[in-house]
Amino acid sequence: MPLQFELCPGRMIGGDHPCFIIAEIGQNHQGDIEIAKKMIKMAKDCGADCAKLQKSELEYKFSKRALERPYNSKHSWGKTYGEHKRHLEFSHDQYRELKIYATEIGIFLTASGMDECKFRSQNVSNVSLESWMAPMVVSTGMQSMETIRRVYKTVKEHNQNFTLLQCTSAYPLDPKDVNLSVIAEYQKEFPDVPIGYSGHEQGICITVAAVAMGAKVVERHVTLDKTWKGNDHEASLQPTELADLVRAIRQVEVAMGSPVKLMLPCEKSCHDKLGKSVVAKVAIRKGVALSLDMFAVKVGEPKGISPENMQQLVGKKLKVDVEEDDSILANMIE
Ligand SMILES: CC(=O)N[C@H](C=O)[C@@H](O)[C@H](O)[C@H](O)COP(=O)(O)O
Ligand SMILES: C=C(OP(=O)(O)O)C(=O)O
Repeated sequence: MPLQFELCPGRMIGGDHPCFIIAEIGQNHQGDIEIAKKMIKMAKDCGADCAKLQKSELEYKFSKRALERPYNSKHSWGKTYGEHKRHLEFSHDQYRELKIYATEIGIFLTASGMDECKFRSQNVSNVSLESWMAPMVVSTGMQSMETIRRVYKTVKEHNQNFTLLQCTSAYPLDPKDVNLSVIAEYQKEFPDVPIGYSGHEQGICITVAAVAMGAKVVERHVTLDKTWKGNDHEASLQPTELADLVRAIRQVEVAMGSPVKLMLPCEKSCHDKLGKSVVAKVAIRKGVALSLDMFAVKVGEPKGISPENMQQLVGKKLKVDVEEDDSILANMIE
């Protein structure tokens, strides 16, 4: 029942392993392999774990009529959706070239689709595709909880090694539709599966928050220029943002720390300077039985008895006279 597994060779995800950060190039390469290479390099330079593309065999993914429908968007690369998608689709040879390039520079490269290890939101409900699955990432945009329960159950029967990503498929995504709370629901419902987040919002803070909630994989679209033509650029991170995201995630991971609450060694100097202790509220003569109304809690010099132990002083007597505001020290008690 792994809550962790090896997603890519030598890279475990889940458990206490660092969040796996996917820089989704998607189709932001504009159909240009040189731009795709620049983006893979950018993902590497910014510290992402993996660069990602989208691979479709268009005739399998779309019906003829869907490919023929007009695509009159400002983001269109052709008159029909088919022309548009063909412009953005790399050939198998180009994929090989990109894979070699990514290996040379030392970053994992993957692609979502029918034939790779990320199952995009669109395909999630088509559970008949699951039987061959290698370790994989399942994104859950455009789906209901009922569908995700079914997907979880079906995939689990064949494959223990998958992660579910909360995702809302809108570009750019309005924060009110992000629903990070679904991450917590997935963690409750699917406790034996690492949960992650695939975000289409602008900026980095929501994705960082997802990591604080325990996301073990995050995916964000990246771009070299947010103003370029294409549906996803506006919802993508430019290089400085991706680098900031990676840095922020790594910092948050360190900061999640330990659930054990205690005063840490690093707090000692602050405690020495500002920690409060018991002082005399009034002058107290030696031999007088102590009562709570004789005490105040202040930053005293020297530091005296801890306020937590004040109650135990009641009824005891001092061996010495103290003046108002003097610290009450353990060695003064009879
Ligand atoms: C659901 C899904 O596949 N979403 C992908 C991943 O997030 C997107 O990158 C789409 O491919 C993109 O938004 C489509 O844009 P157009 O329709 O202009 O090619
Ligand atoms: C559509 C994709 O991702 P998501 O469903 O996570 O947005 C994809 O990876 O191709």
